[in-house]
Amino acid sequence: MVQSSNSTSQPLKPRILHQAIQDWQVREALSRTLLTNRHLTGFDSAYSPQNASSIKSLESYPSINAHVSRIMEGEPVNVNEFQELARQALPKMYYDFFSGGAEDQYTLKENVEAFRRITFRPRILVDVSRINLSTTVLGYKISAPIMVAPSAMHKLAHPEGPNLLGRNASSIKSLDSNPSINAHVSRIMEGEPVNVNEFQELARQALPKMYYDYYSGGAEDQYTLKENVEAFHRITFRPRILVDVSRINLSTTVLGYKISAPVMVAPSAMHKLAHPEGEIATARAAAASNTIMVLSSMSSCTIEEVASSCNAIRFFQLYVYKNRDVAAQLVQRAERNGYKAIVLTVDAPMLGRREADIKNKMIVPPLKNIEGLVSTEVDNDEGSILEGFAKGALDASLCWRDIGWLRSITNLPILIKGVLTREDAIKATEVGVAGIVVSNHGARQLDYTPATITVLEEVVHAVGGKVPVFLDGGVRRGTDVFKALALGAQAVLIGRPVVYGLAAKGEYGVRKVIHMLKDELELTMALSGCPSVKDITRSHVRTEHEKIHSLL
Ligand SMILES: Cc1cc2nc3c(=O)[nH]c(=O)nc-3n(C[C@H](O)[C@H](O)[C@H](O)COP(=O)(O)O)c2cc1C
Ligand SMILES: CCCCC(=O)C(=O)O
Repeated sequence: MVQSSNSTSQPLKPRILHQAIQDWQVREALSRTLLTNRHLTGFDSAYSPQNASSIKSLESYPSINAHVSRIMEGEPVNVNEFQELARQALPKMYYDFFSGGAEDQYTLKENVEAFRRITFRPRILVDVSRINLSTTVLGYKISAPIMVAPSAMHKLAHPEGPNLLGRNASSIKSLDSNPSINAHVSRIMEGEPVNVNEFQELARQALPKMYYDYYSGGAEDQYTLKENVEAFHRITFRPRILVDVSRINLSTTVLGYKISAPVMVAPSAMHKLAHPEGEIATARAAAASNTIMVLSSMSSCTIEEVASSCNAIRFFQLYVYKNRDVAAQLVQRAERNGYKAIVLTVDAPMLGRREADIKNKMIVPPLKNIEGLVSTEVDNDEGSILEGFAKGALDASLCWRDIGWLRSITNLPILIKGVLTREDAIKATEVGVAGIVVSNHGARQLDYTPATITVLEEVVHAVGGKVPVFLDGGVRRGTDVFKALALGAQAVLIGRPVVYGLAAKGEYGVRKVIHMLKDELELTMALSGCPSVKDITRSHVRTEHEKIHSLL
């Protein structure tokens, strides 16, 4: 047997294998290109395992090869593809200006998506050999029923500006050579939050995980936590036009106290975990914003410290401890120190199951209000120490007849916080409360309670105007405040955004949060045709419920 010494005459098998691998790689690459460009080439069937042998002939076709190897570059095939090209062509500032929508950009997305939900009912066997797109607009014949909408500042998009659309162009040079505009354009927007939601990330960065989790978390699956916010997104506006909105008045009254806007500070516990100045900073921000702060029973600063720190109108939130004398003492201290109402929280006979707190073994920090009155020493190696504390300290036997007890120990008006049903709203008015707060405790107690905004109307109807109804839970936008007012709330309270503002930037952060919501509310009122809060009516919004009804 003659053995070849030729270096190319390797054993047959590896050579074939090598060749096969090479062939396979070529085919793979080619088929990938073909798949990507199938709509361009029309060669869908050029490669398949069955006709793999024909590949060779294809490879030797220079014009096809050139075509195939061209990547789909540059040339858009539909209007949407121009967006990406524009993004690449423009400074971020200009692209953002042209492409962006307002606030959550819900409507921006929805404008497009609503078209996608409309399907066709095409007719067949119609002679369509000649298609005529033309139409007339105010008597002018145009080639198709598509016109160019007015949009501002085309020179930011292209030096010729409106020239492209057939108008006279003046020079772009002036803009290009304006150094201050250029410098401004190239600066990136850093740091400063532009809406309340952006404070959450700042707070997350500022806080130890245990505290951030405590502030941000909800109960169990956190269904209600998400829903509190998302239910607002499902309510849309019915804005009115041509109303004089040159002056907007946001102010309102709560229990006879005039405040600058229908946005109050909800009670939330332990502000010193967020910022060393604790509730004093929060109260000062509320005072500067001319609104009401509800101080939590479980504050880090005392009733007295907060009272003497500023002249905010303050309400006091009450948790009833097992030792009723402690609750009575707290109420009397609040009354003595000029708090104007008691907000009795009734949705926390026990603490909700907050799983992050369980994992973190959430602590009970010093609570100066109840120092020496209620022990915060808790023997709980497993799970949330805070939960253990609540179990030991809070009076789970509190019931309707205790409202009478509370009324007997104070002259202050009593608001009840945590109402979610018409049944309880009616009972509350019967026992003589001065107001109702529709609340699910920011989704921290019973998970799968409905979003508060979805039950507001039910409560408002049951109360029938006898007492004011307030709402908290998921308010993150001026549009949310407007929606709550349209559905019958006198004002809203905000919880987490205040704490996030405090954690991120102290008193200034809380002021900023309130200010942003007020600004957004003002704009919402202007764009809805409501110069004052009393102009906001039920017919300015459309709820899910109505959308469903309109389909029946
Ligand atoms: C960290 C935190 C602590 C809270 N502490 C209290 C409290 O001490 N007393 C009370 O009545 N409600 C408390 N709440 C509930 C709020 O008053 C309010 O109902 C809720 O935060 C509103 O929802 P939002 O956070 O989505 O705005 C707390 C809420 C949070 C987030
Ligand atoms: C024991 C109550 C803790 C404060 C509170 O209400 C909350 O964390 O939601």
